[in-house]
Amino acid sequence: MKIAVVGTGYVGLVTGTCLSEIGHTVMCIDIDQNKVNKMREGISPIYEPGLDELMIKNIEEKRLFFTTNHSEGFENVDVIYIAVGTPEREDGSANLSFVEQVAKDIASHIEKDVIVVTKSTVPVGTNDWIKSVIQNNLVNNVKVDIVSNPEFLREGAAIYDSFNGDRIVVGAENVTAANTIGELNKPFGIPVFKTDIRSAEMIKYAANAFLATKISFINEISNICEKVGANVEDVANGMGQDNRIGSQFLNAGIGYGGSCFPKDTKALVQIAGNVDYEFELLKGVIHVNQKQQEILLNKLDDRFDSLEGKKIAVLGLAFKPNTDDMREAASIVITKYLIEKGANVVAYDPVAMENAKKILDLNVNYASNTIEALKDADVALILTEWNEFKDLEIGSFEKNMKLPVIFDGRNCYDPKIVENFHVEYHSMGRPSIKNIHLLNV
Ligand SMILES: NC(=O)c1ccc[n+]([C@@H]2O[C@H](COP(=O)([O-])OP(=O)(O)OC[C@H]3O[C@@H](n4cnc5c(N)ncnc54)[C@H](O)[C@@H]3O)[C@@H](O)[C@H]2O)c1
Ligand SMILES: O=c1ccn([C@@H]2O[C@H](COP(=O)(O)OP(=O)(O)O[C@H]3O[C@H](CO)[C@@H](O)[C@H](O)[C@H]3O)[C@@H](O)[C@H]2O)c(=O)[nH]1
Repeated sequence: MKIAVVGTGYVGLVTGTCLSEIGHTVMCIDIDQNKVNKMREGISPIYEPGLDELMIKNIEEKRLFFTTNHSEGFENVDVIYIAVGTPEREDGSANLSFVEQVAKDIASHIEKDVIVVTKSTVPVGTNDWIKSVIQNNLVNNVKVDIVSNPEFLREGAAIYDSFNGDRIVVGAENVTAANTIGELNKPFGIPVFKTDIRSAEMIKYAANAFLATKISFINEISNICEKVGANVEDVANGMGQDNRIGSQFLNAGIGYGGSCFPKDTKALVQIAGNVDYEFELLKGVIHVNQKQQEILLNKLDDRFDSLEGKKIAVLGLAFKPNTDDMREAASIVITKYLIEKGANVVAYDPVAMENAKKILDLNVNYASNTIEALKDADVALILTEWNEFKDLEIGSFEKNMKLPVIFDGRNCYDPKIVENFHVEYHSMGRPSIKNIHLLNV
C-alpha cells in the first residue's frame, strides 16, 4: 500500500520506518527541512536503538522516502497517518493546532479517496472534528474515512514494541476502513482490537493513566516503606507475583517523566472536567508524581547543613534510559534546585547531554564520563538508571569521590552488595546504608 506519514517525531519516524519494513511504500512528511535532510541520509534525529539501521535498509530498498512537500507526499496515497505532536497547553489540555494544520493540508492536497489514520494522542471526539475540518476544506470531490489508531510504543524500546506490541487498537467509523487498516498491519503479527473511534481514543488515555497510577501507587508505598522499615523492592516483587497485579511498572523512584505520562494524565483530567466529571484519583496520581522529586531533595537537605559550594555529581539526565529525550525529565527540576542552592553541579548522561544543554540551567557543568563526574564530588545523585551506571563498581564511588554519599533515585544497586563498601547509600523505599563512619563525617 502507498502510505503518507505526517510528522516525523518519535511516533511518525518509527511508524513510517516500521510500515516500510513490512513492505509498504511510505512517504514521511515533516515541515522541518533540517530533519528531512538528515533522515534522507538515514540519520535519525532522535536516539532510538535500532532505528538508524532500519531506516537505512528501507531507504536503500526504496520503500522509505522523506519530504517537506505535502503535495508530493500525498500523491497517490491510499492511507495518511497523522503523527504530529499534541503538546500540553497551559491549562493541561491538549494543543490540537498541529493536528488542525495537517487536516487542512490533507484537505487541500488529496486527489483520491483516502483513509486518514490518527496516531497522535488526541482527546475523545477529536477524530470526528478532524473529519469535519477535512470535509469543510476539501478542494477535490473525494471520500475520506477516519480511523483512530493510538500508538503504544515506549521510547528506547520503540522498534521492539512496534513488532512485539500486545495489541493494535483500531477505532473506525465503518467496517471497511477498520478491515483495511487491520490488513495493512497484518504483517506485524500483532492482534488487532477493533472498536469505535471514541473508545479507541479513550483507550490510549486510560492506558497511560493506569500505568501512571501504578507508578504513583508504588511510589507512595515506597514512601511508607521508608518510614516503617520495609523494602519497597521486595514489596513490589511480592505484589507483582500476583498475576492480577502484574510485576511491571512497579519500580519506585523519582516519578514518571517523558513526553507522554505527564501530559496525557493532565489532558485526561481536562477531558473528564469538560463533561463535569472530577477525576479525583488521577489528580492524586499527578500530585504524588510531582512530590516524588521533592522527596529526594528533602533527603539531601536533611543530610547536609548546606549545599552551597558542594560538588554534586548528577548521573543521568534523560527521562529514562536508552533515549536522549529530555521532555519532563526529573533532572530538569532537580538540577534547577541544586543550582539555586549554590551547588556545583557536574552532570553526565551517555546520550542526552546535547539535548540537556538546550534545556538545563546554564550553570550546570558537564563531564565526559561517569568517573570524571564523580571525581572529588561530595554527593552523587542517580537520576536515570542507564546500564552504564547499574554496572558501575560501587568501589568507583569510594575511590573517586571526596565524600562517597550516594542518593540513588532509581534503585540501581543491591543494598546487600553496597553494604560491603565504605559508602553512604540512600535509595528510594529501602533502608539507607551508612558505611562511612570511619571517615568521621
Ligand atoms: N513520543 C512517544 O513516545 C509517543 C508514544 C505514543 C504516542 N505519542 C503521541 O504521538 C504524537 C507525536 O509525538 P512525538 O513525540 O512523536 O512528537 P514530536 O513533537 O516529537 O514530533 C512531531 C513532529 O511533527 C512535525 N510537524 C508539526 N506540524 C507538522 C505539519 N503540519 N506537517 C508535517 N509535520 C509537522 C514536527 O516538525 C515534528 O517533527 C503525540 O500526540 C504524542 O502524544 C508519542
Ligand atoms: O516502574 C516504572 C516504570 C516507569 N517509570 C517512569 O515512567 C516514565 C515513562 O516510562 P515508559 O513508560 O517506559 O516510557 P515512555 O516512552 O514514556 O512510554 C509511555 O508513554 C508512551 C506515550 O504515550 C506510551 O506509548 C507507552 O506505552 C508508555 O509506556 C519514565 O520516566 C520512567 O522512569 C517509573 O518510574 N517506574
